[in-house]
Amino acid sequence: MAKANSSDFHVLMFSWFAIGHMTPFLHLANKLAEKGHRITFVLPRKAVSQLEHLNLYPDFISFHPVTVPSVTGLPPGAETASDIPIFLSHFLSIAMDRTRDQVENVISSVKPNLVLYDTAHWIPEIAKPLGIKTVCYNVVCAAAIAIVLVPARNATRERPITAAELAVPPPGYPSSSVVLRSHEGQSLLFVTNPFGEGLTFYERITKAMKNCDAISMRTCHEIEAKLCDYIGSQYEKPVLLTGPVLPEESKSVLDERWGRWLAGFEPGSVVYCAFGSQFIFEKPQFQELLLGFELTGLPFFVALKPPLEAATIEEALPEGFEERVKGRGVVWGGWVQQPLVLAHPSVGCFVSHCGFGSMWESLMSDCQIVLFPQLGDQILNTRLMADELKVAVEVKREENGWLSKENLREAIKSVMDKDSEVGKLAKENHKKWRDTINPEFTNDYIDKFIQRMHELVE
Ligand SMILES: C[C@@H]1O[C@@H](OC[C@H]2O[C@@H](Oc3cc4c(O)cc(O)cc4[o+]c3-c3ccc(O)c(O)c3)[C@H](O)[C@@H](O)[C@@H]2O)[C@H](O)[C@H](O)[C@H]1O
Ligand SMILES: O=c1ccn([C@@H]2O[C@H](COP(=O)(O)OP(=O)(O)O[C@H]3OC[C@@H](O)[C@H](O)[C@H]3O)[C@@H](O)[C@H]2O)c(=O)[nH]1
Repeated sequence: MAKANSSDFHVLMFSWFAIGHMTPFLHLANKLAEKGHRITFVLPRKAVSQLEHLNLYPDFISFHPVTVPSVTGLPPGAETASDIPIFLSHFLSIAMDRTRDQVENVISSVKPNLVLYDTAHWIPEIAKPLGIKTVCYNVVCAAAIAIVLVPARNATRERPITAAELAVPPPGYPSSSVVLRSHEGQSLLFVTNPFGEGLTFYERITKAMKNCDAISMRTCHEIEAKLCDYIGSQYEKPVLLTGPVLPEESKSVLDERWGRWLAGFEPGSVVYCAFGSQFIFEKPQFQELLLGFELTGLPFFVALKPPLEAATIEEALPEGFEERVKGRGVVWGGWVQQPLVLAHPSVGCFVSHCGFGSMWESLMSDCQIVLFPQLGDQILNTRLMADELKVAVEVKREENGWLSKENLREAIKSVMDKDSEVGKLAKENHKKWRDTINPEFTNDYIDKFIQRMHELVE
């Protein structure tokens, strides 16, 4: 490939079919486009309309839709992880792999300088023969990769990883605080389960990282330096960090309906709760969570998918709940503009699953942060936020891992009560990090990333 400057540098992006992955890829695309790069963003057809509003440079970023084939095990019409319960992700990865011919056609015709991908481990097999460089861009924390998705784990289908093995970090793992607690190994057992035809999740991600020219991550040295170095040494690859890649202030405005409702409360008084684009509660836990909000006595805005056993939010509400919280609590079963909700002056607390996107959004917000992680990587994100940075509190679990309304109330009160020492400390630490991760800081990361991306293709 010839040497390219920004104006003729073309990047093709192809991420895992999940909003929590496509969104950060698109944030990065915007940053590259802002500095003159052209981007072809390959994504499921239905996702085009879901993400279009986040494309800030349509003259530079072209969406190229692929048709997601129907696959036995996937509900008809499912195209992204938001359309399915999490345990069907394996079938979605089969569908993604079956778009390979379509992706190969786009790469051959566009002939980008570089391809950025994550879960589609076969991208280098297409790009290499064409002389195109590849970067495996990971939008989960470095800790989540370092703790299990590294060659040192040497996990195979024939020898599935055990909870006892997961309770101990791999040889050379460089952190003693960002680790799993004894019972939490369970949440990573899935890595040696099938994830696509003929390979496990571990095999897929380690293959994706072994075959690329460089590994990239949406994180920064200030938070995860040692973990990033560890990954680089495990894979013997250069590691390019993009930093947090946060979008500029949105030009869109919050839905009038929510803006008006939130405006009816004191500044910093409302508790907002969301658990990302994938997670679905079981009904008893969903109800317990709502009862926890009721117990706080604070105004709250909950945006969650209806629980597993219910078609609508209304049918899943606890008995008499609607009447009791009338005027101070809203439970909404649809999508909300999360970054705009977090930026609303009335919102003072964010209760979250700590998906990596929500983690960065919460760190950049003014809100107090309460975390109740659900999946493996979210547990490690929570460790970073609550134990390393000390900007958040984690809700205590019952012995069986469940949420209790009392523990949720305690966690929220501990950060929302004006005279709480825990709350004061979290606020102070949070401010320090928010000030550190300023526009200059994020821009420096992008400039450095661009420089190294250009060096890679020279
Ligand atoms: C079959 C089900 O699989 C699981 O769902 C897959 C989800 O994977 C997410 O991506 C990662 C998750 C984790 C994790 O939970 C714990 C870890 O220690 C590491 C990771 O890594 C990744 C990851 C890493 C690198 C990369 O390039 C990636 O593309 C992903 C993904 O965000 C999410 O969308 C998937 O649904 C599931 O947890 C479940 O229990 C299984 O049933
Ligand atoms: O109602 C909503 C919910 C979510 N969102 C947005 O959707 C995105 C969700 O991404 P998150 O990373 O927080 O969470 P998801 O659960 O969707 O992510 C997925 O990929 C990233 C991993 O860290 C998570 O473990 C995985 O579940 C955020 O940018 C959030 O602002 C909304 O805008 N509105």
